[in-house]
Amino acid sequence: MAPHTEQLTRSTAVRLRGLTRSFDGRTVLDGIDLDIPSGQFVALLGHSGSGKSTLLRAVAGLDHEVTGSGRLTAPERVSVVFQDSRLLPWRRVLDNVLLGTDGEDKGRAALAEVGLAGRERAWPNELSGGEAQRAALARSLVREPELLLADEPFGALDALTRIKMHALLRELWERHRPSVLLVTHDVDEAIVLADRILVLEQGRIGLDLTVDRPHPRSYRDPLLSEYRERLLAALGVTEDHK
Ligand SMILES: Nc1ncnc2c1ncn2[C@@H]1O[C@H](COP(=O)(O)OP(=O)(O)OP(=O)(O)O)[C@@H](O)[C@H]1O
Repeated sequence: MAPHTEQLTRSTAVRLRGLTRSFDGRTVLDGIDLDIPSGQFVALLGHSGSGKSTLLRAVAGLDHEVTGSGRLTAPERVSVVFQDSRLLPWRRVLDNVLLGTDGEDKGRAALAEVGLAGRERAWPNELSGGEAQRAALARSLVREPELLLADEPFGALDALTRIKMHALLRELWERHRPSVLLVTHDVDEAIVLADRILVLEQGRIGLDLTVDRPHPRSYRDPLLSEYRERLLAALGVTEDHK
């Protein structure tokens, strides 16, 4: 089904009304209503199979073949980052970043912003996993997206690299202020990065939580543990399973 796309006022980046998606007769998204204001950093949590990627793909307009209904509006300029960098192995890093765009200077600047200055002529297989994700972020940035959709972008990285990438993503957001919808399994990642956290549960938004703490946030901030507990409770994780 082709998403219904129309231009929104500047104050709302994404609007979903009654968004429904089903696979083989099974309803995965069950009439979701959601507004994401322009420039808001939103994380989407939920159990495996709860429909997070289905929701993200719908917003990205990448689900033309699925069964569904509802109204969906999203900005014109949307970039998507996935768990794997999806760099084309036969193109050098700068060419990957520029793919489908022009303006070499912008590409170089984007690579410098993500800490990859000097790696423009490297091949993707010469990059570490973290560097490849940096390049993927540069590729998304160069398009100056109004909305950045990220599906577990750090899920395959080791813990230390992930922490560095969190800082980088937040820094890039501060500078460019796109709206962000970040799909993650990681409650702490959501709490440290996002200003609003949604929990997807049985096809609906089960919890919509505003995280009202300044940035940069420390993983050890005791005030964040209150948010963690509410999120874990919404996810059905009891103390015994933490
Ligand atoms: N193209 C498809 N065809 C059939 N079933 C699908 C398709 N895409 C998703 N599903 C099903 O929809 C459900 C939700 O999948 P989705 O990938 O959105 O979940 P998720 O919350 O992102 O999971 P995970 O955290 O494990 O990535 C799953 O049961 C999945 O098998």
